[in-house]
Amino acid sequence: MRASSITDPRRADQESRPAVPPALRVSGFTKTYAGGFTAVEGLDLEVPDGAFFGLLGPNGAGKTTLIGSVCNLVRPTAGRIEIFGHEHTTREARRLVGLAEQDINLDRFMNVEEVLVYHAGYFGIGRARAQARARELMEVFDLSGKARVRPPALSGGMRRRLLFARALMHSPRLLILDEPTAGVDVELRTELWEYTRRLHEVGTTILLTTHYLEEAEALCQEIGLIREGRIIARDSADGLRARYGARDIAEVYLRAMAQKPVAEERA
Ligand SMILES: Nc1ncnc2c1ncn2[C@@H]1O[C@H](COP(=O)(O)OP(=O)(O)OP(=O)(O)O)[C@@H](O)[C@H]1O
Repeated sequence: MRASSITDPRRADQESRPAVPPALRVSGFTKTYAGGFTAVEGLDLEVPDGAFFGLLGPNGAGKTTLIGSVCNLVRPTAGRIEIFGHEHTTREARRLVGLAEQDINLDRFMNVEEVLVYHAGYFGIGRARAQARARELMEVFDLSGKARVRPPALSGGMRRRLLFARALMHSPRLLILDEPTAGVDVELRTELWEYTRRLHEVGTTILLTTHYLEEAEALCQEIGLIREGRIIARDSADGLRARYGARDIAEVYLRAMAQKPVAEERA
């Protein structure tokens, strides 16, 4: 994977705005799904501009619900979500955030290049620019040879790479990766992480969820632990290890998740 398509997404915006708001500010976020199940309740979270933030929690903790709301795919029941100071439903906010979703949801009737170019249309990127960007990203993600191939005829790893490329078509300042390496072989996983690291180095804020704890520890400057729809701790990996008296982040995780349910602790 090459780094040539990486540009600093902050440059243009920052020149005109001296005080940079956080990449993500979530306050009092609650989501109760139809049927009455409350997946997330009163969640507050701030991710600074330029951070590499990991969100760790067990299945069903509410990570995808939160991310879905940040990306305007899930409607919050209550609370406020801002992306670089813009209310999350606005056009400005949506232009600033890119999402590589956990589920591989690719249009089976479009080929690789069409998937990328079509996606760019959501952000008002003209066809010629979109095609150039698509070529660049196909090169980076080793998909150039598959430009005319449709998703069902790609390997699982290629589909993952395509999801990643699609999320980057509009050069978002906040890139959200929801378990981007689930089911990916070690080689591709390492490449994706290297590329993510380089994006971060040039100023992209990264919000990552993963069940690979050691990767979160190696990559993320800060880690938030989410359980039952609430952030129960956030700190650097070192800070969390110290707080939980743990040798590594896996031990932190096990200790944090084994504590009494949040509702009981509050009582
Ligand atoms: N559309 C829905 N309707 C009802 N309940 C839902 C819906 N989507 C998610 N939930 C519930 O909300 C809770 C949180 O789910 P969510 O997908 O946000 O968890 P997660 O932390 O992303 O889990 P995982 O690690 O398994 O991806 C779960 O109990 C789930 O069953």
